Parts: sequence; structure tokens; C-alpha cells
Amino acid sequence: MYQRLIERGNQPADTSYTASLLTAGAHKILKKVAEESAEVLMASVSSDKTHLTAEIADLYYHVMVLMINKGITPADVRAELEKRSALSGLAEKAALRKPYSMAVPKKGRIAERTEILLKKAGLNYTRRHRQDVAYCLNAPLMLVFLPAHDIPLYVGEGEIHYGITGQDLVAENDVCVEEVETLAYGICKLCVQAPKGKYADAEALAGKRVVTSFPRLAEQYFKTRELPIRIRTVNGSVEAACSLGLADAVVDLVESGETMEAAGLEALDTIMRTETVFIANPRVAEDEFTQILKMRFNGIKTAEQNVIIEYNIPSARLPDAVRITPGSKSPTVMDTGEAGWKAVKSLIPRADINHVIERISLLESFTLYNHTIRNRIVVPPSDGNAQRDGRVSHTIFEYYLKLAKQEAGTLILDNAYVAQQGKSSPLQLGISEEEHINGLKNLVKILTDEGVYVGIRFSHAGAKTNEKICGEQPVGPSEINFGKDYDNSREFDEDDAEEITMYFTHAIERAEEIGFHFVEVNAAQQMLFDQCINTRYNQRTDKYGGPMENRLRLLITVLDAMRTRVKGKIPISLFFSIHDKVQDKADPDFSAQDFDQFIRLLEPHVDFFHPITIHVMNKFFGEEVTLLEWIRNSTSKPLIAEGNIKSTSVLKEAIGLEKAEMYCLDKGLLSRPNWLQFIQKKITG
Ligand SMILES: Nc1ncnc2c1ncn2[C@@H]1O[C@H](COP(=O)(O)OP(=O)(O)OP(=O)(O)O)[C@@H](O)[C@H]1O
Ligand SMILES: O=P(O)(O)OC[C@H]1O[C@H](OP(=O)(O)OP(=O)(O)O)[C@H](O)[C@@H]1O
Repeated sequence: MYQRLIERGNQPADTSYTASLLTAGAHKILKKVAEESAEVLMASVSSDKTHLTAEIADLYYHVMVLMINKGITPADVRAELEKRSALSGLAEKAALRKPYSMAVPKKGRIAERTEILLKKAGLNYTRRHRQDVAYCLNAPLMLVFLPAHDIPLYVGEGEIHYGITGQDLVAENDVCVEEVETLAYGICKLCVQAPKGKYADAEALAGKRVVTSFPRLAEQYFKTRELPIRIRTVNGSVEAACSLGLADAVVDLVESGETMEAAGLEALDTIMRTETVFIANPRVAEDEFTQILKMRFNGIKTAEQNVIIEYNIPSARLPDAVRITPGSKSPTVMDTGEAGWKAVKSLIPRADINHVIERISLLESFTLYNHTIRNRIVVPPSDGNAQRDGRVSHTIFEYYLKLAKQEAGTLILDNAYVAQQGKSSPLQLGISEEEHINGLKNLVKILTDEGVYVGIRFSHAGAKTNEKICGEQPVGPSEINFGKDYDNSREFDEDDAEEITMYFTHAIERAEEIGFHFVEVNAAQQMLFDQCINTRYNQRTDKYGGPMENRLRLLITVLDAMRTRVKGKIPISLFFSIHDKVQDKADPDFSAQDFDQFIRLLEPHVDFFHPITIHVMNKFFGEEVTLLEWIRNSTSKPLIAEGNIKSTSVLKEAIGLEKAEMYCLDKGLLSRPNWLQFIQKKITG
């Protein structure tokens, strides 16, 4: 490998990565070695051996490039290793000097985490029952188990070299020790606390009695504020002192605040923030062994606090990646092999992971049914303004093109009638005739070229139309009248059902020819299928009425016929609403069980569910859960969330549920000229 890298290094820098590194010089190479070491470290905390192996290989490679840069050969390294074969590492040092000693908490809040830390740092020891001293087997270190609050004193003024304890206890003991490395556990605050509502602030405690286990820190605090306070010390359960008449206020630690709350206390001020810390006596603070321990503890802390995140992003959006996942220095960017895309790898704080995933997942690409969609934002149909004969109009063209250029992820084109019989308004878009195809083809081509995932919503008005618009007496599940603008419908029969099925299959055939990525069937908005589902409109007693499976019969027949016609090549989404049935109690038969059955019966026949509710965060079925949460429990099919997502705060709440794959925004939110940037700013900060 060394030989090969030397050969590569002699090639022009723009044809070989090795050559480019060697040309850039030691600084660049060292930066890579540092990055790769950190990645090995990170990978080693998971059980994914393949990943770790890959990271080790990266490190191997970069170390070897460094060797070439510095003129060190593998033979040099081998010779050095052979010199040490008798003794190695810590054991060698153990032989050279007498062991170091380290005090660790014998019990209490930080004892267990400290034992875990020592084990992770590779300091193996066996502690015999009730013995307070243990020797490390693989390091020159003796462990002494002591009370956490005494540790600073032993390290500062005794024979013990090192200690692990709380920063609060170090401060309380007023000893001279070095804080070598904070350890990111045992994190809490030392607070002045008093019975709720009794004192406005700490100043109001002048002349009062304070009880604490931290008399020195408490005294210092009140002295600097020139408040005369009488301080008494107890060794535990400090919070009880007020209710037991010993104190007017206490100085005690607060982590979650539960103890304070349960004792009826509130915090008036914070004296200090504290976490567990690795301390050393100043005489050994600069020793090599101290540095080894510091490095190991730091590595564990970094590994626990960070995770590596990897994702693909369009090249044009790399600046977003750098902003959202900056990494410790900068993210590693690699080619994906696909033009226009980059792979990004970055180390981010574990605490930020959900936040970052939220940011990335809303505005970054994802794959659905073998298609890469550039973000999770869905634009709803414009509705209306087609030409009188149902062809695409200039208005429709402009509306969608603008949104596509503004980087909408998915567009669902207008409710399109699949048959003249199902047309519901004079300016509705159509997909019922051959003459509708050309206009749609041009539009879809342009939208697809813009990088949008494009679908179209198929609609049949059922009873919700009139003869003037649809050319005949409307058909519905029963005889229905929607009001003065509508004609009475006639009940569809078997022949009608067959014909309706055919309309939909012809429509999906056209959709395929036009180039739509997916289609959506409208089973909401009181259209035909919604009428079938809702017992307010469907009063039949034959196989299309009564139980849920009957009410869904026509819809399921249509969905299956559509799928068969295009051999499953075009995903089918189902758009439906339940608020009119559940929330307003308009349909008393539509219970939670009915709804479960609804999803269960439809699941095998659709590829997405697109439920719409009045408000995406509304709760259903006894005010318990949102519809999205409910559906997510019964299906793993992708969900499109919709329901008054008019503001970024509603959008954030909906994303927070983590139940949907896509979010269909209200037109209100899309009316700003720079809505994507606005959302990006509000959601991603
Ligand atoms: N609730 C807490 N959350 C996080 N860290 C805490 C909490 N309570 C204490 N600590 C940290 O742990 C250190 C030791 O606290 P703990 O109450 O276990 O000590 P102790 O009273 O000395 O122990 P013990 O008396 O049980 O031997 C504290 O000084 C503080 O740094
Ligand atoms: O804010 P919280 O999460 O409730 O934690 C704070 C409590 O934890 C510690 O006490 P601990 O339970 O260790 O017992 P002690 O009072 O006897 O020290 C501390 O002294 C507080 O009382």
C-alpha cells in the first residue's frame, strides 16, 4: 500500500486524491488524520463493525500519506514496535514508576456513572466486596473509593493524585486542585430555595436562617451581597429543613427540580452550575499519565455527546448542509456517483439530533417508491380556472410553474374530473378526454424538468353537481340533494358502477401517458366516494350500503382496477376527510372502530394516505390523539398531513408528531414570494 501511494503521489494532483493531499502538504494531511481519528472513535461506540472497519481503513490510509509526507517508512515503524515488544503502553510505564492513585465516589449520585467511565476508559479493576481500594490490572493506577464530598480534600492536601467528583464539592472545599477535564454527567445547579411565593428574591432573606450542605459556598454568596444570614449545616435531605422549622430558606442542588417542587420550594437564585470533573493534584497535573487519562475521558465524553449523521443533498444546497450540520470544523462532503448530488457526513451534538433530523427531513430530499423527492412540502391543488372544456389554462400553468420554481417538493394538480358525468364545476380541470392530454403533458413536462414530484387528483362529483354542468342527472349512492345549486341524484346501479370504474381506469391510463408520478383519488370534499362512505348520504341496503366494507366497495373496486390497468407502476394516494363524520358527529356511525376498519380495509389498495382535517393538530376519538397519530398506528404506508397548516408554528407542531412523510401546506403559507426561505428560516433557525 505504501508503495502504491508513493506511485499515486507522483501523478498530477487533479487526477489522484493522494497526490492532491501530498501537494497540499502536512497541514491538510494532519487535518484529515485528526478527522479520521475522531470518526474511528465515533464509529467504535456503535456495534456496526463494517462501519468501524471502513473508518479504520480511512485512518490507515491517511496515516500512511502522512508517513510519506514526513519521510517515515513502514520499516521505521516496524523497528520501533519491535523495540517495545517486551513491554507495552501503560504496563511499561507502570514498571517505571510507582502507581498513581485516584479517589472515586464510593456511593451516591455519581458513583455508578464514574465506574462506567473508568471501564470505558479501559481501566480494568476488580473490587473485592466492601474493599475501598482496587488496583488497575492494565494501568499504573490504584483506585480509592471515598465519599464524593471528601475527594477534593484528599487530592488537594493528601497523598491522592487524582479524583473524580462534583465541581460543587471542589468549590466547597476550597482546595488547590487542577480541574483537568469536565465529564458531562452529574449536571445540576446549586440554588437558593425558599417556600413558594414567600420571598420575592434572595435579597428578601436578610436576617433569615439558611440550612445547607454547602456552608462555605452559601456563606460566600450571602456575604458578597452583604446579607446577614445565619447558616446551619446538615448532611442530607436539605429540602426538608424549611418544613421542619429549621430554616427559612435552603441552599441545595437542583437537577430536575422534582425534589424542590415536592418540598413546596422555589429557586430564588442560582449560585453555581456544576458537573462531575476529573481533578488532579498540581504536582502531577502535567504528567504524561494525566494527559493519557484526560484524552481517554475526553474521547468518551465526545463519543457520548455526539453522533455521526450522513445524508445526501442536491449540490446546490450544500451551503444549507454546512449551516445545519456544521460538524466540529466542517462536514465531510463526498460524491454520490449521481450527478447533482453530494453525500454529507458530519459530527453533531447528540442533543441536537432530533432537531437536526427535523430540519433535514423537512427540507432535504428523501426517497419514496423509487423516486427522489427534493423536500417534504406538498402544494395543494389550485382548484378551478381551467378552460371551459376542462383543458389546462394559462392561469393554472402560471400557478404551478411559480410554485415549482420556488422549489415545492410535490404538486398535486387540480381535482380533475374523470368523466363528464362527474364534473362538479364549470371551470374544473379534466382528464376525461383525449383532448385534455396535450395541455397536461406540456405542464407536467415543465414541472418535472423543474424537479417536482407531480401528481393529479381524480374526482367524480357523484351527486354534488347539476345537469347543466355534467350533462345528465347526477349519480350518487342514494337519491341526494345538496341544495338549490344541485339536482337530485339517482342511485347508481351495477352498470353505473362498472362505468365509473372504467372512467377511473381510463384516467390513470392517460395520467401514465402524460407522465404523472402519482395519482390521488378524491374520497373527500363530499365527492362520490365520500358520499358512499358517509351514512348521512348513503342509505342503501344492498352491497354498496350498510357495513363499512360495503360503503367502500365501489372505491376499492376502482382502486384495484386502476392499479391493474397501469400494472402498479403509478403510486395511488387516497385523499379523504373524517372531520365531517367524526368531529361534528354528523355521522354517529363513524366511531374509532369504524375508522380503524376504514384504514385496514383500504390499506392493501393504496400507496399513500392523504387525510385532511380542519386542523392538523385536532384530537379525535375522545380528545386523545391527532388523526395522524391514529392512522400511523394502523398503517406503515406514507402519510401526507394536511389541515390548516397556515403558519410555521402549526407546521412545526405537525412535524413534531413525527408521523407523516409529507406536509401539505395551506395556500396562505404559500402566498409569500419567498415562502420556502421563510419556512427554512423559521423551522431551521
Ligand atoms: N440530583 C442530582 N443530579 C445530578 N447530580 C447530582 C445530583 N445530586 C448530586 N449530584 C452531584 O453528585 C455529587 C454527590 O452528590 P451525592 O448526593 O451523591 O453526594 P454525597 O451526599 O456526598 O453522597 P453520599 O452522602 O451519598 O455519600 C454532588 O456534589 C453533585 O455534584
Ligand atoms: O432536582 P432533583 O432531580 O430532584 O435532584 C435534586 C436532589 O438530588 C440531591 O439529593 P439526593 O437525592 O442525592 O439526596 P440527599 O438530599 O440526601 O443528598 C440534591 O441534594 C437534591 O435534593
